[in-house]
Amino acid sequence: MLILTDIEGTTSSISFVKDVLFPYARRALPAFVRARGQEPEVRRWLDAVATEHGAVCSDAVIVEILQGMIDEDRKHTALKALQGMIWSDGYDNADFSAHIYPDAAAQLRDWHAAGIPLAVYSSGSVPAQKLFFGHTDAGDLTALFEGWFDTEVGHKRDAGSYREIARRLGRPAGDILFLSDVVEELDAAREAGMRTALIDRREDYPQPRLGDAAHGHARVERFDAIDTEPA
Ligand SMILES: CSCCC(=O)C(=O)COP(=O)(O)O
Ligand SMILES: [Mg+2]
Repeated sequence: MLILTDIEGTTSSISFVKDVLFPYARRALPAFVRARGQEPEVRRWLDAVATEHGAVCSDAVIVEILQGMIDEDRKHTALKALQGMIWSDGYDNADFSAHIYPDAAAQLRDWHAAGIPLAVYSSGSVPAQKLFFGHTDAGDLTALFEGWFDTEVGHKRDAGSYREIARRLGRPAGDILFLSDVVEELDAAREAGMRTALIDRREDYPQPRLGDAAHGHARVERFDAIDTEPA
C-alpha cells in the first residue's frame, strides 16, 4: 500500500496558501519577471501564457494575467511553476515557513517509520512541493516522500491523472490510498481504482461534509483517524 496526499486543505491549511503564499507571489511577480524573465526556465512559462492569450503580449500584460489567475485561484501549470520559483526566495529569506497540521506531520512520520511509502500529488509544482515540505513548521519532511506529482501528469479532477500516477509508481491503483479535501479529486481517483479518504478539517471547512456531501468517501477530520487497511 502507498499513500498519496494532496497538500492544501489536507496536510496544510487553506489559509496559509491563500493568505500567505498567494499574496507573496502576487506582490513579487512584477519584479521577478523584470529580473528573470529572460531565463529560459522562466521565459518558457511566460511564453506559454502569452500563447494562450493571442501570443503578442508584453511582459507587463502577462504579469497582469498571472495576477488575475492568482486572484481566481486558477490551478494553471505555468502559474504554479512560476509561483514555485518565487516562493523559493521567500523560504530562503525566512519570510515564512510552510504550515503543516501537527497531526499530519506526526502521522506522515509514523507511516514512513512503519515502511508505508508516501507520495504527493498537488496542483503546486513539484519544485514548489519540495520547497514546501523542505521548510515546514515541523522541519524538513522531504525525505518521507518517494514520489512527487503535479498537474504536468494531468488535472486533479481527471481519472486519467491517477491512472498515470499509478503507472509511474509501478503499482495497481487499488494499492494506493489518496487523501484530499476536494471531493471531485477523490471521485476521479476512485474512478481510476484508487482508495480514497476525504480530509474534512473544521479549520478549513466549518460545515462538516456529511452524508451525500462526502460522495461516499471515507471521511476523517485528522490524519490519525485515517484507516489504512482495505475495507
Ligand atoms: C505546493 S504548495 C502550494 C500549493 C498550491 O499552489 C496549490 O494550488 C495547492 O493545491 P492542492 O492541489 O495542494 O490543493
Ligand atoms: Mg487540496
